[in-house]
Amino acid sequence: MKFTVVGSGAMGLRYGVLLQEAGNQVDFVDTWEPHVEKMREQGGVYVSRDHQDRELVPVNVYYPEEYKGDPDCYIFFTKQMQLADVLKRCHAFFKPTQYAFTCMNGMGHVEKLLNYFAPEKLIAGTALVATVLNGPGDVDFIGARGAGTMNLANYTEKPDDFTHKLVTELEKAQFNPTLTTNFKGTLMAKVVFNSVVNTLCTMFEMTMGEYAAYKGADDMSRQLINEAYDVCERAGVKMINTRQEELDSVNYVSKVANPLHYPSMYQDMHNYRPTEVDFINGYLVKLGKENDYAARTHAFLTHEVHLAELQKQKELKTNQAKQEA
Ligand SMILES: NC(=O)C1=CN([C@@H]2O[C@H](COP(=O)(O)OP(=O)(O)OC[C@H]3O[C@@H](n4cnc5c(N)ncnc54)[C@H](OP(=O)(O)O)[C@@H]3O)[C@@H](O)[C@H]2O)C=CC1
Ligand SMILES: CC(C)(CO)C(=O)C(=O)O
Repeated sequence: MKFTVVGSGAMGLRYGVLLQEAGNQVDFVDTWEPHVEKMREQGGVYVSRDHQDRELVPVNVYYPEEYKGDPDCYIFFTKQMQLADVLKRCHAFFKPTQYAFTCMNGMGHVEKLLNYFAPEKLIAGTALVATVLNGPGDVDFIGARGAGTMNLANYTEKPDDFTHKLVTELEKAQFNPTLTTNFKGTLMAKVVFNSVVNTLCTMFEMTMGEYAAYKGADDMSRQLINEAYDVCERAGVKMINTRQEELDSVNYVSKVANPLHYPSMYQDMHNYRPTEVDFINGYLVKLGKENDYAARTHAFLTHEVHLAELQKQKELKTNQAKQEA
């Protein structure tokens, strides 16, 4: 199969490199210049697994404006707030026959992708897979090969032949995919997961394992999960997990699968970048408002993360001033 990864950061590289190793033809498109230039200069991307066995993997990488490929399927892995601009820069090479697949966190991407792809060409999912971009051209796949899991669903909720072929390729690449026929319920399960783990680990600068080991963690997780599920129920979303299963998933992924991982929101905060909180906790707040429900804890956390972002900007300016002095 031919894939083109659009947004070739941490997760884009993980999906692209593993699909390439499983025998697919994969191209990479990215807009972050230092990253693209570094990969070109070194002849590929350095890939480590759990900080070890660093090796150079050759990749074909392009800026949107120079890309001429004709893949069967695009894999979108930008941050939520980057997607609209990236789509604008890429749309000249999209064709009506091509599929769009994504496992981005949060909600907001679906509507944007539907501006460029027909509903029957859109497949979205979630990835319980942790990855870190150490810097330009250098990525770290966290967790043993084949340890993560993922879910995916067609926007139409009607899997076609292409969807089954995609699932086969994801299986070969050891992503452990589960195909569902519940689009919103599948995506919202990960929004709920991230609204607990990403947000709290970011606020308290801790790994997932440190959070889950706290004796009050289950109470905190339950409060956020209950509020999120109340929102989803009012919005008519049929969740794929029960509340208890969602809590079990938070604990399993945090305690067993990725205890040493700082979630991607932490990585953004730590590197002075804006976070995806508006598309995670903030999305739950918005969905609640649309359905006459005040998701107060998620609203409070969204504000807290924005306050922390402001503080980080202040810290960045102070550091820059010190360096210049
Ligand atoms: N990482 C993970 O473990 C997981 C992430 N996801 C989701 O996947 C999607 C893509 O995220 P992810 O792959 O993590 O994104 P990345 O961390 O790879 O970041 C994407 C963008 O952030 C900027 N950036 C990244 N690293 C640096 C750096 N070291 N210095 C400066 N700028 C940097 C660049 O954009 P710019 O120059 O414009 O700032 C880059 O294009 C998101 O929706 C995320 O939530 C889902 C599951 C797991
Ligand atoms: C926590 C994790 C890795 C999911 O497993 C994730 O979604 C993230 O880091 O953003």
